[in-house]
Amino acid sequence: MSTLEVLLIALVCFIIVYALVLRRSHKNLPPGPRSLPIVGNLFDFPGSKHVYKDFLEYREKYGDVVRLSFGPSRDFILVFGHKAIHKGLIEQGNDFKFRPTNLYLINKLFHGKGVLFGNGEIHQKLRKFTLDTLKSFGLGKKILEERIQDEARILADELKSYGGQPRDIRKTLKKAVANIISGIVYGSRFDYGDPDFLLLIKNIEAIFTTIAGHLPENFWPFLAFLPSSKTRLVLDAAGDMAKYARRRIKEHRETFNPKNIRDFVDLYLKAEGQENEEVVNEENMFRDIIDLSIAGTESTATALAWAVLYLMTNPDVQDKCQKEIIENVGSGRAVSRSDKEKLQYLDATIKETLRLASIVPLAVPHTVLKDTQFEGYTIPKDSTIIFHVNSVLTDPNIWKNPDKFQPERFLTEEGKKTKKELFVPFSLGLRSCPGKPLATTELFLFLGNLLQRFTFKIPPGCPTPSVERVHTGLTCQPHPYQVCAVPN
Ligand code: HEM
Repeated sequence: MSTLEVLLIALVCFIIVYALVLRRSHKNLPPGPRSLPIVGNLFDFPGSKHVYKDFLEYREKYGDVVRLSFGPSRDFILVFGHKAIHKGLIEQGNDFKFRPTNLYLINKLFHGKGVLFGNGEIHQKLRKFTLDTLKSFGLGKKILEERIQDEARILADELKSYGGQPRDIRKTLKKAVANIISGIVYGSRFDYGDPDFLLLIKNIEAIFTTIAGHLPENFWPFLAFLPSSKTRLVLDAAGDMAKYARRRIKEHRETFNPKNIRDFVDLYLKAEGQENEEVVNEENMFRDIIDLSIAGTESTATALAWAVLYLMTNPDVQDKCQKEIIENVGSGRAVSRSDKEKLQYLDATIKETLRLASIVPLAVPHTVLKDTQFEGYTIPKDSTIIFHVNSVLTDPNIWKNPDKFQPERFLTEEGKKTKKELFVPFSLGLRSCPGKPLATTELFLFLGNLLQRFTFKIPPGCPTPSVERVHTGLTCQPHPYQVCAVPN
């Protein structure tokens, strides 16, 4: 026998033994496509721009709970539909409330800490501390409303300077949203041309539109070193963001005055030494700032970009929103939060945008810390679990004509709000989005104030822009589009 033959036989034996010895002993795993020894379902993972859609095909074949694997011991579970998602995140919320710490790329970025990827008691306390701090410096306060109204004015002036000419305004919208988070966290806004600001936005975009639980690099670290991997780009972006955050924290320490609390960082500094040291410390403050900047900018800015696209492609909806604003607010003062009860159609338009665009189509990965019984199956300990939020938002059994943009679906004949429990763009349960009140307030005030001053139109002579969703990283983005913001 030649050496090559011996090697080949040894390799085949190794694969068989490896597959048999290390094969999961679990019975009753959720169904899914057949997996190969060692590589698991690596080649079944969609590499397309519609990963969330490709996952839906597995639902059709295998049901509401599907298992794929990335080799032995790396189970990847998809959960679809309102019933199963509600069961996992609410009824069994305590089992599924954890984030995985065994995903290579995500771990390199978040280190299993902070509000986004932390776990356990410290995470619970940190999340509560973050929510309380956000409340004291923003949510529900006049100061936040005024900040958003001011930013909406600056944004409107910027749009006006485009003279109604066709422009891709998505970056401009992002700057306005990024300034709100910056105001809450650091107490100051940036000029739209500030190089530090442009770099910050570029870095946030690089991270948010790349990372995802389903990236093969998370399971096969060697893939991160291939030239085609975006790992280097993301890690460099995170490094830049870290440097910037550390600099701002240092500046705050040097100018800190406990009698003049300016922002989120100051509140943290004030709590140091007074609150539980495990929760309030420099490292957690740093991670919190990074998490809020990443999670709070790209998602809301993307929602705003979708809203403009849907309004320009549905002029009748835009017209109804504007009539409602003129009748109830007029043009002499800014739209404020207290107008929300009267501006029901605008509110429904925002909800419909969040539903149809499905900004974050797959929740941030969850995990279970022990083998867990769920919907008749065993979910193995340490699985990566993806709750497919989009499967609820576009379910034809819940929403008639789910692919149509119809704000009316959120209004009954009496104009009352409906379908509350089935509307899940911010996910559900103990890890649901803590930024929901901030995001919805921003969307309402930015859109209300922009529609008061502008009509968004398709540039003359141009075809109707595509409303196809491009799934990149954590978000569904629209294709780049040009719009004319024509002053009213
Ligand atoms: C339209 C805007 C937004 C959408 C659609 C959105 C959606 C989501 C979704 C689907 C999750 C995953 C929940 C899960 O894993 O079950 C999430 C988590 C999170 N979001 Fe948002 N979000 C938005 C805005 C914001 C804002 C403005 C902030 C910050 C101020 C924020 C901060 C976070 C954080 C910190 C988490 C992780 C929470 C945890 O793990 O405990 N988000 N978001």
